[in-house]
Amino acid sequence: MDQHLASIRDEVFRRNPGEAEFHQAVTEVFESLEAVSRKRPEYAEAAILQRMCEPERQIIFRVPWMDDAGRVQINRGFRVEFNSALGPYKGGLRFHPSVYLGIIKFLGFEQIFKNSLTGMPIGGGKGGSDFDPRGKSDAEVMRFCQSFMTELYRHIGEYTDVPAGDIGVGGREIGYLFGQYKRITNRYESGVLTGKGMGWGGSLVRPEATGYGAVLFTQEMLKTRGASFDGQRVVVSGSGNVAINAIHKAQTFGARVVAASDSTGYIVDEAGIDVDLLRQIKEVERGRISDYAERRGSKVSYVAGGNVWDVDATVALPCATQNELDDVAAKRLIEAGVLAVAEGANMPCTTEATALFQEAGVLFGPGKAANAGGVATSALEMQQNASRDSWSFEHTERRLSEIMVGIHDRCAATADEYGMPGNYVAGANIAGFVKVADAMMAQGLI
Ligand SMILES: NC(=O)C1=CN([C@@H]2O[C@H](COP(=O)(O)OP(=O)(O)OC[C@H]3O[C@@H](n4cnc5c(N)ncnc54)[C@H](O)[C@@H]3O)[C@@H](O)[C@H]2O)C=CC1
Ligand SMILES: O=C(O)CCC(=O)C(=O)O
Repeated sequence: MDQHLASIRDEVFRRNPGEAEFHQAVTEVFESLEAVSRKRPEYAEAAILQRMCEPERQIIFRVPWMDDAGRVQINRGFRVEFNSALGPYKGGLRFHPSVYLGIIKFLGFEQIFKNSLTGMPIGGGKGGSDFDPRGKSDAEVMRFCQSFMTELYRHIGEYTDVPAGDIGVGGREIGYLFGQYKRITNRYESGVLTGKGMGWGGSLVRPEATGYGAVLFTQEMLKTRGASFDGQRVVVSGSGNVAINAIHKAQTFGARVVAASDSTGYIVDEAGIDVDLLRQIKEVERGRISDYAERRGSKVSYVAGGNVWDVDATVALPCATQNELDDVAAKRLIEAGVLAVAEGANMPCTTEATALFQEAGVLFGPGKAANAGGVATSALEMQQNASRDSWSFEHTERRLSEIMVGIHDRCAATADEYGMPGNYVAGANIAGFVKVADAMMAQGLI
């Protein structure tokens, strides 16, 4: 990175101390932008990058709620409205004990470029809480969501800010949040949240979209080497929404998905993961991945506390959480002959791991591009809500597929244009950035 970019980055670090994940996300984008700075000096003149790194608005609030034993509990809620140059702020809510401002800011920052890449009219934002839904009853989750929305409602809206799910926030939570929004505002404003249930404004394919999209993106990368998913040995990390749907789609493309994980360990099923059983355990029973091994019997091994990246793969799909795949894991996967890695999760590969994959010539799809199918389908849900319409599964999936092919091609073409062929990281960062930068230039000093 040149001196000008490095000095802006250092200032971002200084202004946002202790936010390691945000620093990492900013650095990864800046590392792609040297060529853009040379080609478009007007961005520096207008301090576009400095403005992009400063959220338009950051909201932090108290979330008091009562547990089933009648004890008062307090959590912290966040919504970071990062950039609205392209449309209303759009991005998920994460409920996980690790959540703090630095995580929400890294996610919100990534979302600006990801949403830009989708080609849909959506800005970037993210939110969440340090609330841990694990082990809580439905009633506790409902009371938490109602309290969270009792503050959040005043900041969001169909034309303002449209939250959705992320880690720890799925259909159940979106239902409770939507119910409380409607109750407080007395408005049936379908477009205020996405990821809604099918009977009340949700879109078919939205639950599957992030995982399906990651596989569709990977398929496009594989095609550039004359390969496909057919016959690949795939390892997926996580076993939540993104992971399960990535497993399903990879299998329909002929891959054998042999491993998946959760925060307690991983399973290896050489016959190929039974995705219906995994879905039942994880989405219906809210159980552990070890339950899968117990039910499948001796053919399946479970490694408690292990690292799923110890399992050989020709295609690796990290779909759990940030910085879960480090340099040691990357070296191991490269030695084992991995052909492609695509980030279903947000920033799951450390900076060092990403560099190793790229140096080794592994096809590498960064999260901003590879997992953009979720938010893109959220934008399709907003379209359906706005037109009081409801599309078929086939139509919506075709739109998703077109969007993912479009993102792949835009990243590849941009990487070529800027002299970095095959570098999807640079292609995604530059293509995402330029569109937002041009909109900001056109909209004056905002
Ligand atoms: N849900 C969506 O539409 C989108 C999600 N993402 C990203 O995908 C990732 C997964 O999100 P979801 O599947 O929605 O969440 P989820 O809550 O459905 O599942 C998260 C999964 O990750 C696992 N996990 C969490 N921490 C872990 C750790 N330290 N080690 C191993 N496994 C761990 C959990 O056990 C769970 O299986 C996140 O990075 C999220 O930001 C990205 C784009 C859209
Ligand atoms: O669908 C959305 O708005 C949220 C998706 C999301 O949080 C993400 O892309 O990381």
